[in-house]
Amino acid sequence: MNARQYRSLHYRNDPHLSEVLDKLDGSSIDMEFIQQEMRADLAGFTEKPPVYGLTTEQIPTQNGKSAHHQNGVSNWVNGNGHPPVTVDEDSDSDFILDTHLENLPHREPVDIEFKDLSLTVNLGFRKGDKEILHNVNGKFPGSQLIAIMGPSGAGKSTLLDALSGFKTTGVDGAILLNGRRRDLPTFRRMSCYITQDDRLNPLLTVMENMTIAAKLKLGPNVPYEEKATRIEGILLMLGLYNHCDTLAKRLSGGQKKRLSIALELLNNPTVMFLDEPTTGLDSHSCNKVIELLKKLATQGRTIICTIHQPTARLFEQFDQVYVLSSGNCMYQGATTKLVPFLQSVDLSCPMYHNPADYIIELACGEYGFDKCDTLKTATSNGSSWVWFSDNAKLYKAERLMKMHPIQRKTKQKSLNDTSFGNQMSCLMERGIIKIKRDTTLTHLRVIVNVLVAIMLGSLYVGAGNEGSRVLDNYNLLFAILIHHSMTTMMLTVLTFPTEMNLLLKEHFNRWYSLKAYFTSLTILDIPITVFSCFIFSAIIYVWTAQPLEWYRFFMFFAISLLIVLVGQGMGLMIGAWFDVVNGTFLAPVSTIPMMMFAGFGVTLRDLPDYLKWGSYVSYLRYGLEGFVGAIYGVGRETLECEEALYCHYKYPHKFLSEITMSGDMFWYDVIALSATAILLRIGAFITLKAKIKAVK
Ligand SMILES: Nc1ncnc2c1ncn2[C@@H]1O[C@H](COP(=O)(O)OP(=O)(O)OP(=O)(O)O)[C@@H](O)[C@H]1O
Repeated sequence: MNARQYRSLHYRNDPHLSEVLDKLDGSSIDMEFIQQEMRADLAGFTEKPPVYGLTTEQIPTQNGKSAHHQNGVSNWVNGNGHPPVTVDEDSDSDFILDTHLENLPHREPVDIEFKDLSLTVNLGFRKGDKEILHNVNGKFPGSQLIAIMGPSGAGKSTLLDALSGFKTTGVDGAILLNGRRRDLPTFRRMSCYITQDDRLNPLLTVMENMTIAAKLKLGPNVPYEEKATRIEGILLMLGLYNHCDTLAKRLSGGQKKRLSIALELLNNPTVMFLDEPTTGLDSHSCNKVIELLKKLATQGRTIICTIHQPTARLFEQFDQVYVLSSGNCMYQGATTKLVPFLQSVDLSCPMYHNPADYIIELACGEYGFDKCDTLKTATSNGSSWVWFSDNAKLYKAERLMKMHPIQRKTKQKSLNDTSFGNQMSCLMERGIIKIKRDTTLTHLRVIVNVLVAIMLGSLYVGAGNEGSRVLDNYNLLFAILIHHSMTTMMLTVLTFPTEMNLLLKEHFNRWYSLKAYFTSLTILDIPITVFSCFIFSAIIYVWTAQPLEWYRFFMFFAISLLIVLVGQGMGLMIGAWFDVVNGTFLAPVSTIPMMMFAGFGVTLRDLPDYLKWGSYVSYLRYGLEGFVGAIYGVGRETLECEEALYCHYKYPHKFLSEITMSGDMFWYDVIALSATAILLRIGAFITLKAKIKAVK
C-alpha cells in the first residue's frame, strides 16, 4: 500500500497526516512508519487543545451593543436605524463563526446528572413491558458539547427523550440539575429540543419563521429593535442571512437544520437537546453544524446531541461522549480520553481506526458481547467519572448550586413565556400567511368546490323547479351532502398529521399553548370555509334552478356550512390521533353508518326499531332533513311540470310524506348539527391533548 492509497482509505480529512503522506506520495512505504505516524497522530488527537471557542473576555455580555463581522459582513451595528447588515452575496452557506454572538448572552452553566435511569415502554395489551434503558448513570457538565453515541437501537434517542423531559412515562431514576432534583416545568423553561426531522413552517420564509418565533417566544415586552437585532445576529451566525426571503420548504437539508437551531436560539436556552443534528447532511455541513454547536456550548450552554458514527474530525469536536449499547453505558468521558480508556481495558483501538468507529463496533458486539460487559463494568454503567477531561475541575454539586442556583418549583402555571393573547395574535398572523400560500388547503379547496358545483350543476340543471325531477333533485341534495362532509374531512385527515408534528415540537418547546393553537386554527378556518361553501352553494343553487327565495337559499347555505364544520371536526379528530394511512381508511369507513341512517336509501319510517337510534346520531340525517326542508318545506308552492305529462311529486307535501320528512324541522336540524360540530371540535381538542400526553 502506498501513501495515497492509505490516505484515501483512512485519514482523508486529516490535514496533519495528509501533510506527512504528501511527502511520501507515490512511494511504497513501510507499515512501521505509518504506525509511528498514526501513534503520533492519535497522541495529538488526544492532546489537542480546543480549536474553537471564545476566551472569557470574548464572551459577549447581555449588555454588549456592538458587533463587527468579517468574512464578507461589515458594518453591522446593533439597534434600529443603523446601517443594515450587508452580506457577501457569493458566500452562500458559510457560517460566520467569528461573530461575537452578542445577541445570545452568556448562560450560567447547568450540569445534568442522572442516576439509575431506566425507561420502560408498554408494548401493548397483554404484551408486557420492555426496558430500554437499564439503570444508566451519567454526568453532562455545563458549557460542553456532548455526543450520545451508539449503534442503532442502543437507546440514544430514548436517553435524549428522558433527559429532555420529552418522555416522562416509564422513566425511573433521578435526574439532577446542578445537583438538585430536576423540576420538569422549570427545566423545560431553560431547555429546548430539536428533533431529527426538521419541523418548520414550509410556507413561511426564513425571516417570517424567525419573526413569528421571536414574537411567540419573546413577547411584546421585548422591544422590536431587540428582536430584530437578535434575529439578525442569529441568522448571520448560522449563515442564513442570505436566505432570509427563501421559503423554508426550499432550503437545503443543512439550511433547514440550521433554521431549526436558529428558531430555538431566539430565547437563548441553557440546555439544548438535538436528535441526530447531522443526519442527512454532507460532511461539510456536518462539520459546520457541529462547529456551531461547539461555539454555542462555549457560551455556557449544555449541548447534548445524539450522533451516528461521526468521522474522526467530527468526533474530536465534541468535549464529551456518552456511548450506549442495548441501553447500557459503554463509555462516558472526554473524547480525548477514549483511546487511553480503551487501552486501560485491554481493548486498544487498532492503529488505523477512528476511535469513534471502534467503540461503536465494540458496542455492536462485533468483537464479542463479553466486550460490552467489560466496558459496562469499566464505566460502572456510567457512574465512573475517571475519564472526564478535567476530573479535578468537576464542580461539586453544592458549589455549583451556590454559584448558579436553579429555581426550585415555580408558582407560574403556564409553561409559555408569553400571554394567551400574544400567542393568538402570532398564530393568527402566521396562519394568514399560510392560508394565502397554501395550495392544498386554500387554493385547491376553492377550486374543488367550484369544479364540483359545475359538475353537479350541469348534471342536474333545472332539477329544482321541475315536478317530474323531484327524485333527481333529492339525489342531488344527498350528493351535495356527501361532497361537503367528505371533501373537508379527507382534506383535514390528509393534511393535519403533518401539522401535528410541528405542533408537537413547538408545543413541547413552549412556543404556545394547545388552547391558543386550537382556537387560532378554528378561527382561521372560518373565512375560507364560508367562502368556498358560499361559492359552491351559489353556483349549484342557481344552476339547478332551486327556488329563488333568499330565505331558502340561506337555509340551504346554513345547512351546507354546518355539514362542512361537522366534516372538519371529524377530520380533526381522526387526523389528530391517526396517521395518514389509517386516517384515510377510517374517515370514509366512519361515514358509512352515517349514510345508512341518513334516511336516504331506507326512509326513517322503514328503519327497524332496534336501529332507530342510529338516525339520531347521524349528522347526515340532519343535513338531509335540513336541505329537504329548505327546498321543499316552509310552504313550498306547487312545482312546475314542463318536462313530463305526469308529475308524481308536483305537490311538495306529497314528496315529503313519502320520504317521511315534515319539512319544518329546519331549526331542530340546525341545533343538532351545531351541537355535533361543537362536540366534535371539543372531541378533537381532547384527542389532541391526549395525543400530546401519549407521546410522552
Ligand atoms: N415505544 C416503544 N415501544 C417499543 N420499543 C421501543 C419504543 N421506543 C423505543 N423502542 C425500542 O427501544 C430501542 C431504542 O430505541 P431508540 O430510538 O432510542 O434507539 P436509537 O439508539 O436512537 O436508534 P437509532 O440510532 O436507530 O435512531 C429500540 O430497539 C426500539 O425499537
